[in-house]
Amino acid sequence: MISRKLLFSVIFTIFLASLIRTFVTRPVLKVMSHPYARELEVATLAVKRASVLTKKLSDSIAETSKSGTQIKNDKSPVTVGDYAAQAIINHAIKLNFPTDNIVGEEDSESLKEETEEAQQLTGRIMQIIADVQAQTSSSSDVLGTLDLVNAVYDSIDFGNYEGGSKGRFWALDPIDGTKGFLRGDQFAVCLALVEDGKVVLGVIGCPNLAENIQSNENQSGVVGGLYSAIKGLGAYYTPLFENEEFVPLERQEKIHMSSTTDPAELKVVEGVEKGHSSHSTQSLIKTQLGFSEETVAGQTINLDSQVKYCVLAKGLADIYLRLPINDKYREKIWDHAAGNILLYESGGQVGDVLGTALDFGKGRLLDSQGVIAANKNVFSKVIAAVESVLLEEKK
Ligand SMILES: Nc1ncnc2c1ncn2[C@@H]1O[C@H](COP(=O)(O)OS(=O)(=O)O)[C@@H](OP(=O)(O)O)[C@H]1O
Ligand SMILES: [Mg+2]
Ligand SMILES: [Mg+2]
Ligand SMILES: [Mg+2]
Repeated sequence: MISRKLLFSVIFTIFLASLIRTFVTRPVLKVMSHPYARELEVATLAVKRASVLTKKLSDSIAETSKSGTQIKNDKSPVTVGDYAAQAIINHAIKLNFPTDNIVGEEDSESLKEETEEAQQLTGRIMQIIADVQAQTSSSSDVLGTLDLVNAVYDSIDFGNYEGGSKGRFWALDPIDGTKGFLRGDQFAVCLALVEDGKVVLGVIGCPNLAENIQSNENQSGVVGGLYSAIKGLGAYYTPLFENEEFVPLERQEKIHMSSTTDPAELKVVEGVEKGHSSHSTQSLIKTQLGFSEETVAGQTINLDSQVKYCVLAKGLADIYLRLPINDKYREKIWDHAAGNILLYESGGQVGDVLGTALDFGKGRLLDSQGVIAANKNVFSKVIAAVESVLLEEKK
């Protein structure tokens, strides 16, 4: 028979082990009751920390563009902000969900080169990470901290997952709209969780986005918005910089897409960069939808990055047009994953130029062309207009 003393020591050891597991190896989080509650809290705090970091760089953008920017092989820009934000967010994901994979936009290869430029950029990245960690120290229990150069490189490179249709992974765009960021305009920190090819959670930090947007000229209210969505639970907005803490969904504003169908009332969001979408095709589609020549400019809002999805989800515009400029380009999943769930959960619909839902389980790229999003009442009308304009253009 087992002695009482032995039984007691076994029970005590199990109790002690579970205490250590709860409070030492895992970051401390509040217990919440909805699906993906823990993922939402980690993702939100990580996006907030990255937003504080990128906002600071954006507020002194002349300096960031001069000394903190590289041009990648595909000729697109990447800044110290993109690298630092990816390092911070990936680190938080790996700390809290060690077996999860990440599809992230950036990698550390060019930072590791033995050039003076690479060393200078790495030095700046370490400095801005240290600064933001000090500035948002109350989140460090959950997000951890990064202090060593190699740990930063490794963390950036956790984003090298190839994606796919099985299992769960995160899709991260540390700065979406880097060109907008470098102009001092709109950009977004975008993080999504994908399960078996479907987005189940999205968090978007919009450091420069005003609360109310009527047109390109008329934008007002609190600057800095945090937009979140969880499958089946809806889409939410809360100010991004009001406090450092995580605000539970029940204390955030539930947001909804519009239901407008009248062409005189409809508003379209589209990009700024002429190299990212075909503004001329978009213009023909607006005419096809019944927009008048006199009012079309006032009904079009040009915004960089996934803030476009946020503006739609909040009901401030009705249609997002992103028509491809050539047949070859394939959109990256991190450019649309978080925005996609935000749109569906606010009551909208998203598809490619054919109206087919986007498939996030095909790898790092979408296997489709263009993106069209709209409120459910006009979506099929918009797709019909796209089809007829593209058919006409091919003639
Ligand atoms: N040719 C082409 N077609 C479509 N998209 C492209 C193209 N080239 C680049 N990119 C991606 O565009 C991302 C930024 O999108 P935006 O919505 O900000 O562009 S826009 O200026 O508002 O039109 C941008 O994301 P970031 O690199 O994160 O800024 C790119 O991934
Ligand atoms: Mg992007
Ligand atoms: Mg990016
Ligand atoms: Mg980029």
